[in-house]
Amino acid sequence: MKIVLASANKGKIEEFKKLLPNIEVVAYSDILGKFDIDETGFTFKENAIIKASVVNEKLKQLGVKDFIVISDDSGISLPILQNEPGVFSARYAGVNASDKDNNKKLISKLDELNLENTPAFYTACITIIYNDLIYTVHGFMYGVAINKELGENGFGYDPLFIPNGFTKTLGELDFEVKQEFSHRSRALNLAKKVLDVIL
Ligand SMILES: O=P(O)(O)OP(=O)(O)OP(=O)(O)OC[C@H]1O[C@@H](n2cnc3c(O)ncnc32)[C@H](O)[C@@H]1O
Ligand SMILES: [Mg+2]
Repeated sequence: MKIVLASANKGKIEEFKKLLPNIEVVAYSDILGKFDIDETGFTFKENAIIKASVVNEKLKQLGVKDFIVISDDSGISLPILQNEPGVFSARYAGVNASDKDNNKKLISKLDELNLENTPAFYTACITIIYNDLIYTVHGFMYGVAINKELGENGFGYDPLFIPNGFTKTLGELDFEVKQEFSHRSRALNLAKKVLDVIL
């Protein structure tokens, strides 16, 4: 049984592989080739279900057997910005924005408000599809977003985010620290319980 990850985000794929060391995890593009999935949902859950459903259907069309599809839709939300960027985190600075572009935009928003830091939280919704049945779980991570990038570790908004209880950003902290409490680890811990029951 393998897990097919309905993600094209290298940072996420790397994290899922580290978080599921005893299971074969492959990115959908390894089996289906590269293609974009339109995330037309307005919630993390809607988008996670869209991503997992598209990959599940294409795997079935290809006649692939014995697989579980897992997707992750995630993002950072700042209450002071009415929870922006939220589900638009990946394209905050535009459709083909890089992590750097997105971080630069978020920093400019804090600068406009003359804020060096402000509360922020990450959401991860993980959807599991197995034998066409859909299961979704959520995980959250709370902290503050700052108006500068610190550190090179992780991906995405990590260099701007200081988790509650820490003084360093996720860009400065090791993944081993992040995996203890990240939105993705928490959601995946719930997803593993679902897998324990359905497999
Ligand atoms: O949809 P897939 O193919 O999974 O890849 P994506 O990068 O588009 O993923 P999302 O649509 O879920 O958007 C997630 C955004 O939130 C950011 N993000 C999510 N989890 C993160 C984490 O653990 N650390 C830093 N940034 C994160 C990430 O950089 C993206 O900009
Ligand atoms: Mg995406």
